[in-house]
Amino acid sequence: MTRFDIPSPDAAAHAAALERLDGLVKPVGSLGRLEELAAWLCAASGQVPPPPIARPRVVVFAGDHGVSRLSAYPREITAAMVRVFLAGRSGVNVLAREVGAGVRVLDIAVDADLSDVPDAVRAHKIRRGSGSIDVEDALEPGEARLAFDVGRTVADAEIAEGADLLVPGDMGIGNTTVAAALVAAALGVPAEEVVGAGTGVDEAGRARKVEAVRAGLARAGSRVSDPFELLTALGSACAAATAGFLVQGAVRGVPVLLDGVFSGAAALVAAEIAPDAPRWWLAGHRSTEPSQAFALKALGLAPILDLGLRLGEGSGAVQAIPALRAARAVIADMGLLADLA
Ligand SMILES: O=C(O)c1ccc[n+]([C@@H]2O[C@H](COP(=O)([O-])O)[C@@H](O)[C@H]2O)c1
Ligand SMILES: Cc1cc2nc[nH]c2cc1C
Repeated sequence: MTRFDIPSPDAAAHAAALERLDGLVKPVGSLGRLEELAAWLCAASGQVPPPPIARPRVVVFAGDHGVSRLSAYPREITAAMVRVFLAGRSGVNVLAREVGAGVRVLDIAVDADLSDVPDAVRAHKIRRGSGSIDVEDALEPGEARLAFDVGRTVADAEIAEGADLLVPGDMGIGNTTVAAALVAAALGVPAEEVVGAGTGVDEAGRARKVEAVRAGLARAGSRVSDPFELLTALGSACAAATAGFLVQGAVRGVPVLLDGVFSGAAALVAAEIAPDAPRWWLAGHRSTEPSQAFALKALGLAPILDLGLRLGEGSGAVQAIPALRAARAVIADMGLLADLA
């Protein structure tokens, strides 16, 4: 398997940041998590203070999932939402505008031809939909790698255009079942513990999702120990593309702010592909989906916000951007105890 060369964040900048934070006009440690984030940003940028976050970018990976019948909503919503993203009217569009983040949507595997949308949106399409993971592989051989490389290419393109913070977004009816399956497989956690209500199924609906995840795990067997086989058997084109996006952010030393359950699951698989990549990732928010909590714990990431969100799209992560900016402002602009009269 390809080895990815992931840079180390700057340990000296991190140490200098901690020293500076302790010298600011406040009791030591009193700005809590903001101090940790400030030091993290210093380490990532190699500068104390770190530069402002000037061009955060959300990329929404849109695609259908074979298990969409287990959702509270019909799969046609995925294609319809692509048009909403393009019209700037989705939840993440609105929330991203509030923080000055740009949003790009890509049709990775939407089960519709979308010939009316701009070519650039469809330029990276892998396939229409994915297999229903309880009874068949999500992807054909080779597609997981292809989609992973698409995610890497997209991250590179965003960075070339000046992105200094990458946010993975997801749009795909049924994708919480896939996320749960990936997390269950990667961590060996029982399906019952990772499956949540997704877009809002009742307990009987959740039980059907648990059954689908169990069936998928049984079908995939030992293949799940290889991350690309895992993506092929139990993932989706969007999961693979998201994983590639996350890994390439790390390769390029550009911070990535994870969103909800789908990017959490993709991150878990991405960390198997590139074990040092999580150094460049932060968790934007805590989703209500249980599998995200398992994924973040395994990655050693603590969510910045906990607002009870379960929308996806990158909508939670973008709301953590002001907290990152606050962290930078603190270390950049607060006075020093040493200067007290
Ligand atoms: O990220 C989350 O926390 C989250 C939780 C529940 C649902 N979603 C979104 O809802 C869709 C998947 O939910 P479902 O019920 O269709 O599996 C998909 O488009 C996700 O972006 C997202
Ligand atoms: C309307 C709608 C918008 C979404 N955005 C992300 N997942 C979604 C699911 C639905 C149903």
